[in-house]
Amino acid sequence: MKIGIRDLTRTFGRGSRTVEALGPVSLDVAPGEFVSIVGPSGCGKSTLLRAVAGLVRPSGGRINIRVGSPYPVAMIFQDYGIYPWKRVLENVRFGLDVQGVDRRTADARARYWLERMGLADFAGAWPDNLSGGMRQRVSIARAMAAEPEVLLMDEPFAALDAQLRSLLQEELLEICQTEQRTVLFVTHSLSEAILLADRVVVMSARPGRILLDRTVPFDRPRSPEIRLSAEFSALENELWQTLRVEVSGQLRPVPGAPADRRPARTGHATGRDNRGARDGDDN
Ligand SMILES: Nc1ncnc2c1ncn2[C@@H]1O[C@H](COP(=O)(O)OP(=O)(O)OP(=O)(O)O)[C@@H](O)[C@H]1O
Repeated sequence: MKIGIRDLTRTFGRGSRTVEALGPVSLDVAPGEFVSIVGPSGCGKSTLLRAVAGLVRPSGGRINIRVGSPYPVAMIFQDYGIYPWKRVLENVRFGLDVQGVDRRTADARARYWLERMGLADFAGAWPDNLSGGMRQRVSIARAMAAEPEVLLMDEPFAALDAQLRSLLQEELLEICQTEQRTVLFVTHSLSEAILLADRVVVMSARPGRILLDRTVPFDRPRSPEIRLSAEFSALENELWQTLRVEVSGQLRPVPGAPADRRPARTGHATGRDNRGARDGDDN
């Protein structure tokens, strides 16, 4: 196992302000495996990822990461996490500078990843002059340049429009199929989760626990076209049936509201229209 999580819990605050944010969660991730995590808002997905990154201390349980390098983990955030006061190349090189990689090697690796992300011409640009999609590609380049054993991605495409999001999903799919990193990927989009992952985990409402853990039945390398297959829709619907119960629980009916204006609890979840609606909610 690359990552072994056992009975992980995290509580924030004290006394009457205590928030049970997460768990108990147990999850094993094999070397090179890509696991997507979906769950309702506030169920503790970010807390789980941050605990694996060592940014949040668990209240209970254990996390074991089997690594062989001194800088094994990189994290990519929704808000890009790049430094506006550093040019693009310096941003991508940042992790390597921290690792003490010599300048020539660091430059070469950073330029390789900029090239790979289609940003070769922007090495000297300031982040403020880039679009959201380009900034997110800078943050992916920075994480990949550090050659982490474990890559943690927290809703990396949530701030992007639907078309750009699709393109970056496809780029990430290609990268992960050639680079074989162990990845934990948090998203609100079921189609994104399935497209990219070997397994999709569905979490309950807070405190988040694992309700469902499904293997994605598509061989690698896989193409984005799998999104159009019946098997893909079937898995997406299965995951949605579990997730919708958790999400519905967060919607409180407004007292006095006409019944026919309350959110529908049942529905026919078939085909692309449903998926479109759900993904639209994500953005
Ligand atoms: N530092 C903190 N202090 C207090 N409460 C926190 C802290 N971090 C997270 N929480 C609470 O823990 C719960 C889980 O938060 P978390 O951000 O992990 O959820 P999430 O599933 O990632 O949410 P979203 O999908 O909306 O991003 C939330 O109720 C949140 O308010």
